Amino acid sequence: MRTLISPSLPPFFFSLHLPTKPSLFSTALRASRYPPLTSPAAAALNNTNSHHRSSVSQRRELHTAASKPFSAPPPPGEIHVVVGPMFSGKTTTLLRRILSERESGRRVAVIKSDKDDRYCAESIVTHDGEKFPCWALPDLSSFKERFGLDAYRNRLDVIGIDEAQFFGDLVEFCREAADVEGKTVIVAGLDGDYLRRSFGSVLDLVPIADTVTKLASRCEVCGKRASFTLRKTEERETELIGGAEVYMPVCRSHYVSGQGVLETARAVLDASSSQRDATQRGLEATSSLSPLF
Ligand SMILES: Nc1ncnc2c1ncn2[C@@H]1O[C@H](COP(=O)(O)OP(=O)(O)O)[C@@H](O)[C@H]1O
Ligand SMILES: Cc1cn([C@H]2C[C@H](O)[C@@H](COP(=O)(O)O)O2)c(=O)[nH]c1=O
Ligand SMILES: [Zn+2]
Repeated sequence: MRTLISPSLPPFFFSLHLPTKPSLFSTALRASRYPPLTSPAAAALNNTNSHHRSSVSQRRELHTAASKPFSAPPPPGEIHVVVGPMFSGKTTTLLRRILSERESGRRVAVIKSDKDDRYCAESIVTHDGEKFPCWALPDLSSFKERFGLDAYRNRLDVIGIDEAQFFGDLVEFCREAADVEGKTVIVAGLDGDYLRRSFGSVLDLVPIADTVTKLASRCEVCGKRASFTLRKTEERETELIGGAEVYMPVCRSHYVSGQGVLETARAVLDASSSQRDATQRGLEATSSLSPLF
């Protein structure tokens, strides 16, 4: 097996041990070590020999292309993702990490979705009642402007995002904040909905995240580790704001048995409501016909 990375070089300047054909990346890297060929001597060289001319201009292009990513590296941002079922401590974990960042002197801001109006519009609130002031927004793209572009660029180090499953522009915002703007982003959200389907774009963050933590709660039925959220009511829409009156954390076996019972109950309710609707339609039709009899 061929080793592709030489351990003696610093991590960013690994050399590729090329088989026969150099890759564009390695050629670009080597070319980037040449000085830019803008001197009169270089121009003269360009005019004298067509072979040189093509390799020189090629080298210049590669120099430009290769030097860009290395000459001004972006400031080091980070993305940390915290997922788990409801009541697993996601907001508590986000709050702890934000407070610890603030204690170490970093400037922080927290955003939550304005869809979640359960407790208080201006704070994130844990199920145990702990609070922290936040921006309640419909989307993440509006944050920079609301916060102030200058303040965002120069006076903000860490961004916390709660209820991340409700933000459609989550991935785009986090990628830019960490890759380009050097922010540390701490994201808390549900990985799965009540049917254990991927929720929003939280899981799309995994490939661009530095760390991913999946928390667990306690099963409300048996007390074992709970990794899933069961919806106790008849509603079927994916997004349904609520707390312990609508949802409960459950272990795998109580998810499977509970979900089976709930689906049957939902189907019975659907059938009886369509029966009710049919009866109602029948009654309406009869009453509209009654003047004829
Ligand atoms: N079934 C439950 N109903 C209400 N509160 C619960 C329940 N299970 C756990 N909790 C509490 O919720 C806390 C976690 O709250 P929070 O951090 O807001 O969770 P998450 O953001 O994951 O929903 C736990 O420490 C626990 O005290
Ligand atoms: C499972 C599930 C949850 N929701 C909603 C319910 C709550 O308003 C939030 C989750 O809050 P938490 O901080 O994780 O306790 O999401 C939903 O809309 N759809 C679902 O399937
Ligand atoms: Zn259980």
